[in-house]
Amino acid sequence: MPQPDPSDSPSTPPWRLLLGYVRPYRWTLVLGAVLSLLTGAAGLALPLVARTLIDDLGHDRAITGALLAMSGLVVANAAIGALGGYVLRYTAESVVLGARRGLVSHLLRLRISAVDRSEPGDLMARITSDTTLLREVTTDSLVGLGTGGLTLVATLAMMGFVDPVLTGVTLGVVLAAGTVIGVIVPRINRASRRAQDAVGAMGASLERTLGALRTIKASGAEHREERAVHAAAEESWRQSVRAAKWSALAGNTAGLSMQVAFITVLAVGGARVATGAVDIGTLVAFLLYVFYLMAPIQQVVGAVAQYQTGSAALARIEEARLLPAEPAAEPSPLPRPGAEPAAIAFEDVRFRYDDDLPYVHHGVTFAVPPRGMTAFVGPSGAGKTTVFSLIERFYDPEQGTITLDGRDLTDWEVSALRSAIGYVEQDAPVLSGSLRDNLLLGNPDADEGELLRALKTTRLDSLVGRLPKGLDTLVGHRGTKLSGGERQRVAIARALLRRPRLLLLDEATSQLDAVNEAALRDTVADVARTTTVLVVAHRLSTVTMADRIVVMDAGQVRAVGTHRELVAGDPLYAELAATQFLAATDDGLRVSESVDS
Ligand SMILES: Nc1ncnc2c1ncn2[C@@H]1O[C@H](COP(=O)(O)OP(=O)(O)OP(=O)(O)O)[C@@H](O)[C@H]1O
Repeated sequence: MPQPDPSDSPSTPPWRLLLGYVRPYRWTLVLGAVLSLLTGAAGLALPLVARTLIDDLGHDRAITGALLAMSGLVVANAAIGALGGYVLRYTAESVVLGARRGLVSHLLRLRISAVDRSEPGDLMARITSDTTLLREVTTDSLVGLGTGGLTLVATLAMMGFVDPVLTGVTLGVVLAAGTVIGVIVPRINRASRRAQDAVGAMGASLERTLGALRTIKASGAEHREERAVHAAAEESWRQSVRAAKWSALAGNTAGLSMQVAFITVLAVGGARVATGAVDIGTLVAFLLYVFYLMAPIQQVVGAVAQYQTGSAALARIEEARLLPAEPAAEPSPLPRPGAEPAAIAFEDVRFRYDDDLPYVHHGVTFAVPPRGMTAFVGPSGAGKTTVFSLIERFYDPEQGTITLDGRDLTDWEVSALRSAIGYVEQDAPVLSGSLRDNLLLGNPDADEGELLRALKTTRLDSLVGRLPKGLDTLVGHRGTKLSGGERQRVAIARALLRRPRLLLLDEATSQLDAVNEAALRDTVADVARTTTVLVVAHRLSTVTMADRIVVMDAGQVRAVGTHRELVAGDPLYAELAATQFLAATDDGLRVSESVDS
């Protein structure tokens, strides 16, 4: 389905954005508009037939023909009106769908730096609530303005043809009302924008609250969170009511102007009938036209008011569409089974998350050969997880180079780079859905054999055996039906199913029980035999079995070596070992707690 042109600048006027969304459906829109116009034309013919009928009555002629014509026009009007309404609604829904698809595709490709600066709840409101407003803006605004405007001009032309003097009187009243409405319209826009922003803020508050409901309950913070969400909902209500007030005022000004026009035409027209300038049939026909003028005028005013709401939503949708995103690319094939493990190297990498934030990496340099396990340790905030974020190209360094297999990461196509890597985040996210969905997330084509092997490697096979529906058991929102250790192993199994040439494992800081820890250690050791494994290590069992340990401190690599070398040769590592995760014993070393933080 065609999408609007994303090269539009933020200053693109809302009407151009709207036309961009409507362009793919222009022909159905034109069809709907033509059908609406035909309805209007059938209505417009009625006064003329009425005049003939009155003339026929006055001259004692049969009125059967005129009556039949009137009935035919009324039926045709209703049928065409219904069809036109359906076509327009169909078009409007298609515009909403097109906008949603375009926005979702864009948001799923957002650069992580853009995600860091956004509120997911607000982005969600832009996809759901703001796009819904495009429906009304397409039918009511675009078509209303087009058909209402044309019907208005045609009605005025017919009125001019019937009596130019009375037409001048009517126009005077309409223009006076138009001036008042022109003052009201910008206020509708401002209130609508604020109402939609408040809906976004409500989404953001809700997302924050529901995403951490356990913590909020445990902190007894329900009331405070409730107040925050209520405040956003009330702000949206206040602004929507304000927009409704101005819209009602605009609509009623238009309605009032028509009644004023009706009375004025009755008075002036009556005088003209009395002087013999026009006959009574002409005055009746003219009054019917004034009556018919009401609908298109209301339609045009409604369209303008609706456009103000729609343009506020369009501006919010456009803001989201202009957030920086990665280029859309076809997914790259995963490494074939037994593919060579990758080598990774950092050379003098400097990086900060934003221009106004301090540097996180101040010239990080290290090299990891293919195969084996490399552990990253260091105090909390040293920049260990950031190493992984840079390898995944969630961010790019400001200076220095990162190479995979000797090739600069910027020379890799992002999807090809990521398909070579398996990444297990520290909090090991598990998505709602079944266990199977979660495992196959990174490789939907994995066959049953691969799946069983990954389950065995991560010691998940016994869990699957215990679950009521095995792999098809639903794991709950964010995997709440699994334990922390199980979630972690699911995340590792998911990463392994991608057959990565490089596995990035950000170890959970939480303590695992001895059985789980041993299971994970064996798993990682197995994997490191055939794959390059980098681990942000928080456990003794991990660092002691690592082939090399990279010690990071304050955004720099201060030492590289094995556990024993570093305990002897690096004071910071020795201190970390002694105080944070290791304690010396007579026969070597034993676990006291997790590595850091
Ligand atoms: N998305 C982000 N935006 C801004 N700053 C960030 C972001 N992520 C991390 N930081 C900051 O960068 C610094 C390094 O973070 P990083 O997560 O790499 O540390 P770490 O060594 O992995 O710490 P830990 O062991 O506690 O996980 C921290 O000071 C952190 O506050």
